[in-house]
Amino acid sequence: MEKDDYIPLFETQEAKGRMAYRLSMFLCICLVFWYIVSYLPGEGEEGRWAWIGLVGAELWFSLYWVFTQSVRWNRIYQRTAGDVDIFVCTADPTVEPPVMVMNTVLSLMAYDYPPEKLSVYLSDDEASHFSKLWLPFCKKFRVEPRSPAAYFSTNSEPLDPHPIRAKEWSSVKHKGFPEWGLGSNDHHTFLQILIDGRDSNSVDMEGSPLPTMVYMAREKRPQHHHNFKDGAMNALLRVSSKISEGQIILNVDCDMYSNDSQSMRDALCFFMDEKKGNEIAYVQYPQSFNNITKNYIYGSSIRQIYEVDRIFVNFFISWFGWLWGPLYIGTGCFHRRDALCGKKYNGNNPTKTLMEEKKAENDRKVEESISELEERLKMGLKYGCPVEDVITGLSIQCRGWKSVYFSPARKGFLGVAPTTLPQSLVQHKRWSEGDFQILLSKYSPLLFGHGKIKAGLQMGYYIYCLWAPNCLATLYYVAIPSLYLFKGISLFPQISNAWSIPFAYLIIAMYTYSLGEFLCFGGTFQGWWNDQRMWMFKRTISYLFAFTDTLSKVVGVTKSAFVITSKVSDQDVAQRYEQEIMEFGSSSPMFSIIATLALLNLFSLFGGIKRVVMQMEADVFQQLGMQIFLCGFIVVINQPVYQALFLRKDKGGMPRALTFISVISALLACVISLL
Ligand SMILES: O=c1ccn([C@@H]2O[C@H](COP(=O)(O)OP(=O)(O)O[C@H]3O[C@H](CO)[C@@H](O)[C@H](O)[C@H]3O)[C@@H](O)[C@H]2O)c(=O)[nH]1
Ligand SMILES: [Mn+2]
Repeated sequence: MEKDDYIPLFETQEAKGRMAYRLSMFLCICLVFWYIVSYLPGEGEEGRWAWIGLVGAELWFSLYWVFTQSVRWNRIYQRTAGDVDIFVCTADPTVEPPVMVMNTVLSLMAYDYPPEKLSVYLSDDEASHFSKLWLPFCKKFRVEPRSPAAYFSTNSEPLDPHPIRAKEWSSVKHKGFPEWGLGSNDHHTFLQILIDGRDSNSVDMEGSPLPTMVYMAREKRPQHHHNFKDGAMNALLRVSSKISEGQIILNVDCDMYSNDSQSMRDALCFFMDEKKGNEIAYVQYPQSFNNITKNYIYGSSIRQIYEVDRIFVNFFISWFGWLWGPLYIGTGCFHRRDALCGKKYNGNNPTKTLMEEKKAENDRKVEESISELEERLKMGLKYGCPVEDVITGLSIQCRGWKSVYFSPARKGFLGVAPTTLPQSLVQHKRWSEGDFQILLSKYSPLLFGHGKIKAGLQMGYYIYCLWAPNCLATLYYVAIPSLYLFKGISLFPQISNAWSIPFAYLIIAMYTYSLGEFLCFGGTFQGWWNDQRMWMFKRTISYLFAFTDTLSKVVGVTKSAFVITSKVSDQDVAQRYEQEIMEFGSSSPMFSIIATLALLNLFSLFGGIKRVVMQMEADVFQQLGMQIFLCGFIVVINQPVYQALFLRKDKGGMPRALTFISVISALLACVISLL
């Protein structure tokens, strides 16, 4: 299109004040020449040849100086000129405490990036007030990490006993964190520019400009579906397009504070790369957390490569990097606005292809129906899927864009990982449910992605899309061989039979490999073991709930919801989390299934061992040996469940009613299996 549509991502600025210097230099060179030529000793005079040599040298230097000026003549400073919009979504002030949101916002406002080019969009206010204190503080003392809570928790004392610093430190520590106002669920759009970066009065205590900061609460009506985070993001896209229209958008969850003030510049390098930059739609940072214990009990924590809880996502997106196609995982992601808003990748010749695109669009307009048009114009994030991030990333990739996974040594963002078992299971339920919905929708990677993305990438998406259906096979393996053990019927080869070798090999090799990998990346044995337990819980509980909920949604019984992960916990719950003791202290239907499965295996193991001991036939162990091992493994891994059921006295133990129900159900299952 026309030149006016071109918005540069970097700007070129000429260095000023060099002309006078050049002129004076030039003048002096001329004078020197004038002198040496006019005073050149005459024929026969002493030093004539030396003088001539001098002229030669001068000539050379002058020439050389001119050469040096060829590169210096047009000396420019190039610096990033891309306006960047930052979107922070917060939804629930009880599980997402305002002070945490404020932390996140302030850490983002303090990016080492021209403040006039930075706009932060958020859904709650008051933070701007505190920022007037916090920002100059950060800049003055180069505080890292630039989030007040993280800073004050890691630095109980100022780093050096500088008197001014110490004074400001305590002043900021005690003045901050004002109270926060709460909203209702039935209101008009509320939009306020808290800090207008274009206004010359928007400066901090020291007169440095502040980034623009916009607060938005989109319109909400009880009778209208507000589409969760996707709805909020799309509202922010629309609002920001009228205010700052940054060509790059950084999206973070409200708990994901910036841990590195340089991330902005790092990320922009990818978009600005001369050869590859054009085709990159987003740069995804790994999801990292600041509250991980040594042997994190609710997922895994292999530092560097794996990231807690989203172990699979992060591990695989780093591999997806090979395919230029890491997934968008909702937070810590820098987007190209165009790509996020539904634009197709046009190849490396934007002008020409844009014309073609325009023509194609005109043709299309003639053909397509109103509903098709509406569908196409529904830009931004995809609605109606609990993993709006993954489906949006997929559709961006299917429009021809590439993406980058960037995991620098210093973590770019740190957030809050779930600190209780139900939280973790519910989060995984949401993810596996969303991914399964993608599989059943028209965005199914195989069909939708056909011919648009690489086969490897399509397959990669299936890793997540098939999480939910995974529950069936897992449940089968956790329950059936054990019940048959109870019954005394063999399902696997005899121990001495050669056929048992491949079974044994698969299991031993798989676990050895995964343990080796875990330890190599700095994990602990206990951490790995906890991770195995969580995989079993997720596969049998989260995926099961996701699977059944998705199917009931397909037949129209339920609607999927977005259950927000809590970022706070009671003091004693938090303490148990620190001590790595699993939390079962609420009556969740999830727990009754966990407990029933654990007890069922316990009873089966007793039953099996009894058979071996009582019947005294060597044959029984031969027959049932593998089932005994499998059942024994399940029992050992469920050890915290038995403790919670029968031994624990603290509030994190299993509620009595749940214990009762689970014992009855497990006994029933065993009895029924005998029939
Ligand atoms: O109606 C809603 C619900 C959630 N959120 C925000 O969405 C973010 C993510 O919610 P959280 O409960 O923390 O979910 P997680 O499971 O931790 O989030 C991961 O998974 C989500 C998809 O399931 C992605 O949206 C997230 O970006 C990704 O970090 C938070 O900032 C929420 O405030 C909203 O703005 N509106
Ligand atoms: Mn979260």
